Amino acid sequence: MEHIKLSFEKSLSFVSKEEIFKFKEESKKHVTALREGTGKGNDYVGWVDLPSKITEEELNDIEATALSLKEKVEVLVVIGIGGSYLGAKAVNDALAHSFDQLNIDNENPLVLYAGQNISEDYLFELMDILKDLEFGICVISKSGTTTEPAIAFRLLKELLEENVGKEEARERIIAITDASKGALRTLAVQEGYKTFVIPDDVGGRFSVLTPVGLLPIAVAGNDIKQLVKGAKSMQEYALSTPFEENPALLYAATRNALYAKGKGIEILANYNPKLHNVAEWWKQLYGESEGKENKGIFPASVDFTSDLHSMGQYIQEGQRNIFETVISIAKPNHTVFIPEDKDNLDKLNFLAGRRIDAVNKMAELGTQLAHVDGGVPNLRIEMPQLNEFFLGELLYFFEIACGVSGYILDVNPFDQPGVEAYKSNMFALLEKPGFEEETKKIKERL
Ligand SMILES: O=P(O)(O)OC[C@H]1O[C@H](O)[C@H](O)[C@@H](O)[C@@H]1O
Repeated sequence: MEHIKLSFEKSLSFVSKEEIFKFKEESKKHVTALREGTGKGNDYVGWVDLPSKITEEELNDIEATALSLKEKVEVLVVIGIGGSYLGAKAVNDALAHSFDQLNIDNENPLVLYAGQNISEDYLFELMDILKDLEFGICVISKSGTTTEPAIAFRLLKELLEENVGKEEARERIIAITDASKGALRTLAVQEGYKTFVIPDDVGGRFSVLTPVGLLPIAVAGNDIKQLVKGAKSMQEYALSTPFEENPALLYAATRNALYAKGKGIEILANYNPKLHNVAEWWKQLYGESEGKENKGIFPASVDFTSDLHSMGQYIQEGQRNIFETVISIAKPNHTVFIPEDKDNLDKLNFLAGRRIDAVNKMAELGTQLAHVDGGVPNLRIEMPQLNEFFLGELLYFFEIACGVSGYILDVNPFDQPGVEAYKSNMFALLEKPGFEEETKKIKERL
């Protein structure tokens, strides 16, 4: 069975193999704690065996709902923020045609996103285009109380009801939320929406393989069974392979060994812009899981070669507190050859007849060597191909490595207490009822 692969050799001039392998026993212990639910944040480790727990019936139900939406709508707006949209966007963008916004493949609804910001212009322009389209809404919130999606849902629900009437709107709205708690659950019951449950023991940023990710991914026309199959394959592999060959454990160990050497920033780099939002998903996963108690690696990301012409300078010669993890796709899904040019003014005829990917791969290798020479340790994750199966592997790989890495750091990787600070300030400033004391205090600071 082919899997995604990790190589850390280009970090070995910065950390020794012994420094990485010293995490061997500890990581095995952490995997056991994750599997048995005996570590920090153990109420939220339901994602560990999720791929093998999802049943065929659950997947069929999601696919059937996706199909019925597809028959009715040209656009599905996914309303959610953080873990309630990043996974779906990561997978959908990785698998979509690069110019999907032109709706080239109109067999499937175009999936758009809202509730991930509070921009008035964004919402205005979204409603402006939706008013003339057949659209549906998939509203996602684990807590059911998050402000950004709640505001977007108010607006789009009203627009949809105006467009097609309350009865039809009911058929086009799907709610994905907690089994019993939260305002969204209450509303869904009241209005009679079709709902899916986010399991109690799966936190938002680990929820891509629940209906949170799977429904929007299926609506976009992607094969969720293959995605889950890939995740399951990595679940089996990562939970049973010895440390020495285990990509997830070696990734967790290497990044912690580098962190101990003062490398406090990890840049996730790709050479295919389709992976841009995989990096956004990864940033939430690692940033919220590890950035606490004044600890944690700061997750950053770049799209190469584009960003070699902007951030490349810093990575090559800026502060030496960074390391880089490159995601490389072995085999592109399409073939394009570089043409011969009779004038050869750009002097590129030496490349004529070669594939674009051959150039991209040499850009990757050349960059990696240059960055290592410049003092930036490199890790490399190789995906055999960009498809549902290997994306499923990649998602699970990052999740399990994140759990282990968070435990190595000795934090609770499954909470996010720091996220509340901005929310309570915002409510105090907006004079939300119940926040009178906070409002008074914050106004004194202005
Ligand atoms: O799904 P929700 O409860 O609406 O939460 C959406 C997101 O916002 C929160 O503030 C957290 O920081 C995220 O971890 C979460 O994914």
